This record gives sequence, structure tokens and C-alpha cells, in this order.
Amino acid sequence: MPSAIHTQDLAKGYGRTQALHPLTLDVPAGAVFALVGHNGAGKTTLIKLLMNMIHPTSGTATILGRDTATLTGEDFTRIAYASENQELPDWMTVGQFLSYLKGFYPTWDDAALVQQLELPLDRKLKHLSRGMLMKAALASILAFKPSIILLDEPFSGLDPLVRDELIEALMVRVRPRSLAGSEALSAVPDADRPTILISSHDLAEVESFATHIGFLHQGRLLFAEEMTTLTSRFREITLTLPPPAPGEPTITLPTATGVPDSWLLLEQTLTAARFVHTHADTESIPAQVAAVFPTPYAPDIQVAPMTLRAIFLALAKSGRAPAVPA
Ligand SMILES: Nc1ncnc2c1ncn2[C@@H]1O[C@H](COP(=O)(O)OP(=O)(O)OP(=O)(O)O)[C@@H](O)[C@H]1O
Repeated sequence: MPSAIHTQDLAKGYGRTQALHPLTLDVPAGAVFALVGHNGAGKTTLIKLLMNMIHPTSGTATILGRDTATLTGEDFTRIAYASENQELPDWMTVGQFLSYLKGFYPTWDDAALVQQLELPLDRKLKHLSRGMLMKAALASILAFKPSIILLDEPFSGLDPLVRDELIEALMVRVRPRSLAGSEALSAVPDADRPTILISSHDLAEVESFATHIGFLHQGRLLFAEEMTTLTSRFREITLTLPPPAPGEPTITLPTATGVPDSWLLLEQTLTAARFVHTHADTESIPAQVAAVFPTPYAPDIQVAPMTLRAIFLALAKSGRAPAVPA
């Protein structure tokens, strides 16, 4: 897949604060890339750099193949941005706001969005609830059918119902995985699916729709990979020795030796052990287990999938990553 967003050693300092260390990142076209990280990790800085709202200290970025430093008005008819802290012309009604924007975008079509999000066209933006304001903001960017959508914490502080409505409105036009269903997916031709970069603190939220995930910490990208790769390589493994047959001596697990680097948080009792496998490959696990616990009886091996949050918790507890966001 070609990159919709590419950064090369992109860095930003504010005085003595290094908000973003040199960052090289590719976001494939059509991806829904979740950028997660704690407060102050550099998420907003990266998104603002991509939008050319601030300038890098060093390095470069391209968006749809265009250098972000030279983006033109025409480019911005294909690039959308919304942020939790965005200022909107709050003296306008929702209808006036959408009509005003319509003039800038030849591809504008807000009818389905107004209906789906139940936007009150005659109400002033300043009189909208936080959730409704975010709905209006989302409608205003989806209506021009952008090729790239940059969202900075769009769902933070919203109640779960509104958040789900917004995610659905977004996903139905993009790449529905679990929420919108296969019918909606087939209704959106591949070429028309935008690329989304969305920052969030909420792992459970992004797990429901992101195709890729990147973890920023103190201005450094600790990892970036496809969600399916990440969630398929992490597994919680439980080993149990069978109880002895009547009259047979009790077998115990020997103390683990030569534990591979890919095993995290190994806990062991006399007859059971548990750990997190970071590169689980079901076929090779029994041989690895036999090498670490050479017992006369092979233990029963249970392999359980992990949520994104459980993966981050395991990384944090093992010291391989900082504490879990959200
Ligand atoms: N205009 C600025 N002047 C000085 N420092 C700044 C400025 N903007 C951001 N910073 C600092 O840069 C670092 C990264 O901030 P940034 O807002 O990008 O993080 P973030 O991950 O978006 O955080 P949050 O989740 O709280 O929005 C922080 O230490 C922040 O205090």
C-alpha cells in the first residue's frame, strides 16, 4: 500500500521542550491509524505539523505525496482536520456553518450526514452540547469527502452513546470493521475510502475500529504496527500439569530456565505457570514450553487472546513500555 502520510526524521522543539523527537512514520493509504499516548506525548504536535499549523524544527513530512510545508488551499479540499479544542464560529447556526463551508468544496454533500447525526440546523453552535458540537464538526469535514482525515482526540469527554454515533458516522464512510458491518463496507469503493489518523487516550475505543496503532511516549514512537499483527502476536499462555493418577507420584514443574525474551511476566507455581507471549506462534509453543519446563508429562497449554489494554498493561508491567494510556 502506498503511504498517505510519511514523515522523515520529523522533529519539533518548543524552547527546551522536545515535543517530538525525530520521527519516521508511514501511514498506509486507507488505514485508520490510531495514535495513542499519555498527555504530553506529542500527539497534537504531530497532527499540527502534518496540517502545517506549526513548523518542524527539523525533518520533513508529506501528506498525499505533498510536502506539508507547501500545502495549498486546493490540497486542503482533500485534507480534513478536527480537534477537541477546535474553535468554531459559534455565532453561526449549524445550517449557516455548513452552508458557509459548502462554497469552499466542490465535492460537498451534507444531506445524509445532517440526517444521520440529527443535526439541529437552526441552532447556534454556541448553544450546542459538547457532543452535538463534535457531531457538527465531524459533519463539516466528512461532507467534502476528504482523502485524509486528521482527528485530534475527537471523542474525548463524550458520553459513550454520542461517541459510538460519531464513530459509526465516521466508519460507515471509511472502513467498517466491526461497527458498520459488511453491507456498509461494500457500499464504499476502495478508492473513495479516506485515510484516517486519530489520536486518542482510549485503547478500548480505538481497538474497535483502528487498522493500525502507534504508541507515542515523551515525543518518541515506541512502536507502530497493524492492529491485527499486534493482537495476533500477543497471547496469554497458561500451563497446567495434570493431577497425578491414583497411586502415581505428584509431578511438579521444574523452575523455568532459559526463558525466551518473547515471554513476559512469567509466574509459576508447583503445577502451573502463566506468561504473556509477545510473538505467539501456536505451532512452536509446545516445543518452547518443553525447553523451558522439561517435565516427564507435557503440561496442558491454553492460549488466550488479549485485549489491546491487556497488551499495553503487560508491556508496562514488564518494563517494556510505560504505563497504559487511559
Ligand atoms: N506551544 C507550546 N509551547 C511550549 N510547549 C508546548 C507547546 N505545545 C505543546 N508543548 C509541549 O510539548 C509536549 C507535547 O505536547 P502535545 O500537546 O503535542 O502532547 P499530546 O500528546 O497531544 O498531549 P495531550 O494528550 O495532553 O493533548 C508537551 O510537553 C507540551 O507541554
